[in-house]
Amino acid sequence: MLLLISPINREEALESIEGGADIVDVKNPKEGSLGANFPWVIKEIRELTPEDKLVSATLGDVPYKPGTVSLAAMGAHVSGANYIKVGLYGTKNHDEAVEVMSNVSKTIKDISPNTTIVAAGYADAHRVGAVEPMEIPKIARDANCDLAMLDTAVKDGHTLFDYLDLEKLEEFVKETHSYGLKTALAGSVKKEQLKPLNDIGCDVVGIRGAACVGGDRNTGKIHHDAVAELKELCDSFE
Ligand SMILES: O=C[C@H](O)COP(=O)(O)O
Repeated sequence: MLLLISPINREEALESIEGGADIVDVKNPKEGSLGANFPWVIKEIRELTPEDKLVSATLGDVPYKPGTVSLAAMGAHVSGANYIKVGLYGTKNHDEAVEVMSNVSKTIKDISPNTTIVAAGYADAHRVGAVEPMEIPKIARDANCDLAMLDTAVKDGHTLFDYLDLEKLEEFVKETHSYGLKTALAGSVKKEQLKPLNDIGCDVVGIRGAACVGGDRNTGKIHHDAVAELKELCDSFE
């Protein structure tokens, strides 16, 4: 299982890399769970990250505006992102979400077929009126994405597991794999929760809070020791 760590700036990106993160996921928590950072921050982090490591960028908790989101995807691409995550926040159902994601895929795949496109839903979608989490695998398939992901929309201490039990998460992973796609799971995931996620076949685990000093994604800063501990755990399952 690969370890995706979400830094907000250059300093945290360096800590993530030193700790051994597999994917450096540029984010801006001030703008929400999957808040977008600025193009120059993504570019700077792409430039300081070793070439063989993927740099991801989140486009935000996006509205149901396929054109706006497609243009944001292009912004992430020209800034150097190899992995583009879209938080399906304003889309209320499968069809709206597919409309957004298929336009993002078309925008990027036409010019950069190897860029990874991630359809990200929310385990607590019911709290914000977003598309149901168990719809995400079909949305990813129908919109020509590479990964189906879940995170949490509201970062108030609840974790992914507060909304979906392991059985449901396994169903999510199996369905996604049956379409030939990969999965990423996140949502205030703690180190003790890595093994169960690995054991159900999750391909990528996304973490910010547990990689920060004090475990707080907003007030803490990513530290390489915390990242290294998470990375060591992920590697120990192989
Ligand atoms: O993409 C993953 C997120 O950054 C997860 O953040 P979190 O661990 O603070 O919920």
